[in-house]
Amino acid sequence: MADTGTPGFLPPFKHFATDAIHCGQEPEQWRSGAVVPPISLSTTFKQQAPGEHTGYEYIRSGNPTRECLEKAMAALDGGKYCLAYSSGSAALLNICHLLKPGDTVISIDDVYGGTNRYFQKVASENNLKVIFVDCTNPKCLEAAITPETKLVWLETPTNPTLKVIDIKACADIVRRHPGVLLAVDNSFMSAYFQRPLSLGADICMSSATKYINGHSDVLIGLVSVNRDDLYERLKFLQNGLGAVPSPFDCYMCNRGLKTLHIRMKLHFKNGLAVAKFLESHPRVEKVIYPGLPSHPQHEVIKKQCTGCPGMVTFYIKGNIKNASAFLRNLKVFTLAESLGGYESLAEHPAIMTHASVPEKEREKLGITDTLIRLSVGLEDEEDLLADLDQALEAAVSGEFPPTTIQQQSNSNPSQPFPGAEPDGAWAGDGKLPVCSPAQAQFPWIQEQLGCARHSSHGFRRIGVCQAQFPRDSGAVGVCQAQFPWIQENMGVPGTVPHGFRRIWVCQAQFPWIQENMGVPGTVPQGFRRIGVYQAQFPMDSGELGCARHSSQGFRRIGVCQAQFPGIQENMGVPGTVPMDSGELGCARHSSLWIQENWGVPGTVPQGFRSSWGVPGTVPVDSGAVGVCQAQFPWIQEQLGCARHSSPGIQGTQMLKCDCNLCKGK
Ligand SMILES: N[C@@H](CCSC[C@H](N)C(=O)O)C(=O)O
Repeated sequence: MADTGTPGFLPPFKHFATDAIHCGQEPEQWRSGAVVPPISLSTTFKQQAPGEHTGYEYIRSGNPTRECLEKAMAALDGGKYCLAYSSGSAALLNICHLLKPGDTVISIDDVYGGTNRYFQKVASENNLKVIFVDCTNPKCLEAAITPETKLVWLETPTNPTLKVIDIKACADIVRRHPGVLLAVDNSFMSAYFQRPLSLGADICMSSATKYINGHSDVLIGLVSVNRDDLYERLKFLQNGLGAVPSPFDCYMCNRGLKTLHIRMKLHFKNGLAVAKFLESHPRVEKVIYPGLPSHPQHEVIKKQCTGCPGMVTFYIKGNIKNASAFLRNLKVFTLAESLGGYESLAEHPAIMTHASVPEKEREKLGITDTLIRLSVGLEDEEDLLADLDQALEAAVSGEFPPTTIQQQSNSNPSQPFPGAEPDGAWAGDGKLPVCSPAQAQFPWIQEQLGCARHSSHGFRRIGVCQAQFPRDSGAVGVCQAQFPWIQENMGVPGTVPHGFRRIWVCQAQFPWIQENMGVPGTVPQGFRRIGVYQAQFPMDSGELGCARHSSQGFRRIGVCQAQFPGIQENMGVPGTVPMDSGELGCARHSSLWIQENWGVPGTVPQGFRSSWGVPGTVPVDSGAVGVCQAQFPWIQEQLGCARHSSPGIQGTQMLKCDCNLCKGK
């Protein structure tokens, strides 16, 4: 049955899904018959004779993967042609190169911060005049046009205050001025909801980084046109300016297109639910969502669009503190710039995406301290609403969880574990906002340490860790803070100031950490993790092992093994280290000790030092313990008492086993 769309809005564009899936993707174009367009990485193409080629000569001028995307997107935009660029900003740059010095651009006033910056700080300095006009009233546009006007730049809905512009009304005005081009930034809507070309625009531009790709993993811009002359000039500029996307990004974006129609419907459903929820919330001052009847241009959007995306903007009651507390308390929504991905994002335009708009202009546009922009993703509606609700409630006090080591320590003066570093000892000056960078740098930590049940969202995972360690609070960076005990005992303060790297190795080496921080059962064998670790962080080799030997998974450990036989022998998975016996003889036995002492949750609450450090400080241990200490000075060095570390590796090799188990043999 045909999709009839949303009552009151334009009906869905016909054949949209079929075009997204098939246009430009014909298997017959490849000798192999590939159903999925291949990623063509070749930078150059063989010519039969000079100048005689298959249509491709050099990657910047044309690329088969890029063309698949361009053809599909042209169809979806209802255009004849589409051209791809390395970003939305690169697309804007190319369009502005259609102009000449002295020409005037009229831009919608509430334009995306990056576009505003380009117009005011780049184009204006290159002899283009740019004026900003509120085009919600087309008469203002009409009044602003002069003989010098050559380009009208619209965004609808605008970013971030979601003003809706009547594209057709503006196009009718522009048509009366031959030589003036009308360009519409369609990034917020995507071709699924809005087709500016069919409403009279000359150029439809999209930051396809957003909804079109839809997975927050590609930076790319697209421009669709119908006019042959415009296409020819833009094609020339695409090659001449050279800001083209990589074949891989084209492949990814082309792939994203295949589900655009499904994603947009759910963005609409969730966006509307969020907008309605916020509109009824006592902590919310005002909601802006074009899909709500309360929106001033609700009738316009219904007339020119098939629906609304997941962009919701609102003013929180209070001040900057409440806005900031709200954003920092969110758990399902991630505080981040950008939009249009499957994941929900929230941001503070005045500080983030629109920081480049001069303050006075921001004020005029309503981009205030309490304005918050949401990109509502595809998560379950009830989880999104619950998250917003709890963050709004938590924001009333204007307080938020600490995110620096300093704050963490201050808020919890009794250190969570014995042996914890003093405040900020491994976070540089102690004031670094370690949460986000740590999380950003080490997504692997989320994967490995988080809980699969909560895996869709970064901070949530660590929250689970926190749940497992009730004395901890705060967020991810705090993860490090959560385990200063680990760092203290396993790291070498000073050489790994941010701690996490060391933790990876530790995690691999020490099953106890796996047991307590990992997802039991998913990585049953300790050393596997090292392989993952190495694959993901090859650059760490220098710090963690021996760069010369770091290129292969186990080699790293091999080096460790070479350097530190104690680790291999004792901390590997029994049975997987065939050389287990030999020089060290008792290694098999001492590994049991290690497992016993390190592997069982709850048995190591006192910290490693006491067990591994100074002989005689662990009265309950007998035999094997002292031997281990003697045999593994590296461990002493790293984990315990530096005083006993000097014999180093040689000492390790030469020491004899004196443990009770070996003696009994
Ligand atoms: N910090 C960036 C701004 C990126 S904003 C990205 C996107 N257009 C959005 O509105 O979220 C910059 O300064 O360029």
